[in-house]
Amino acid sequence: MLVTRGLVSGYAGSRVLHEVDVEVPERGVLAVLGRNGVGKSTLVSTIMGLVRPMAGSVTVAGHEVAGSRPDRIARLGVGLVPQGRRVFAPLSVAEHLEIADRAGRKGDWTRERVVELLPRLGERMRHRGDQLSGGEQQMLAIARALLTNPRILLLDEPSDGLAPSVVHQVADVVREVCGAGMSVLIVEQNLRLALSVADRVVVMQKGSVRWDAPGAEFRRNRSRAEELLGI
Ligand SMILES: Nc1ncnc2c1ncn2[C@@H]1O[C@H](COP(=O)(O)OP(=O)(O)OP(=O)(O)O)[C@@H](O)[C@H]1O
Repeated sequence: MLVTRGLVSGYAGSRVLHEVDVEVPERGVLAVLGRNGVGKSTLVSTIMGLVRPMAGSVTVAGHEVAGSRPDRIARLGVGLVPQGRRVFAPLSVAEHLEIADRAGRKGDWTRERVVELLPRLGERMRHRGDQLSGGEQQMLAIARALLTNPRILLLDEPSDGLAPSVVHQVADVVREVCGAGMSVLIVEQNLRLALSVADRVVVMQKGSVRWDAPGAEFRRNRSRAEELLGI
């Protein structure tokens, strides 16, 4: 569904990703793990077209998108839940959803369906972004991405700063959207969340893939996982 091959990327003068190969399974979850600064967010930003790759390929459902603009990549069905949520403080939940609904691809994910999946948002419709808890902001960021009707959802550290009960809800949402036919790439520091949802796991170190394994193999080799992640 989403494949990178030999992806090299970074910022003016510095290479961060070194020939990264990852594959998001169709209707499945790829978890990308790694310590701070290994290049996980750079991978997500490069896939989304926010950072221009220096070499290599990114294909979405067979279309080459490396070097394309983010709007083309979004139109092909890639949705992003960015690190830090990027909720707008003065806008209400309803306004966030309306804007995403107007801008995105049309499809099965309507405002009604999104609120059914994330009922807390229904109770908070008139609240402003800065009146929401971290968990509510995360749900709003997910809702906004779902309203663009992606085939592939990129989630960049969705559990960051959230209470364990909310992390649980994030895992439930990931499972539900996969069950509804979406493919998911999730970047995580939270090993438990990643392991609870992943069909496949990639561990990165210093901008390279150090281990790429099915979720079950990763779960069996917990000590290797912890060693690579420095836990
Ligand atoms: N906009 C930028 N300009 C220049 N360098 C950057 C930029 N964003 C990230 N970097 C650098 O790229 C490297 C990888 O950062 P990245 O954010 O991709 O890592 P990460 O694995 O997502 O880490 P974290 O878990 O802290 O978000 C780091 O050395 C970082 O300082």
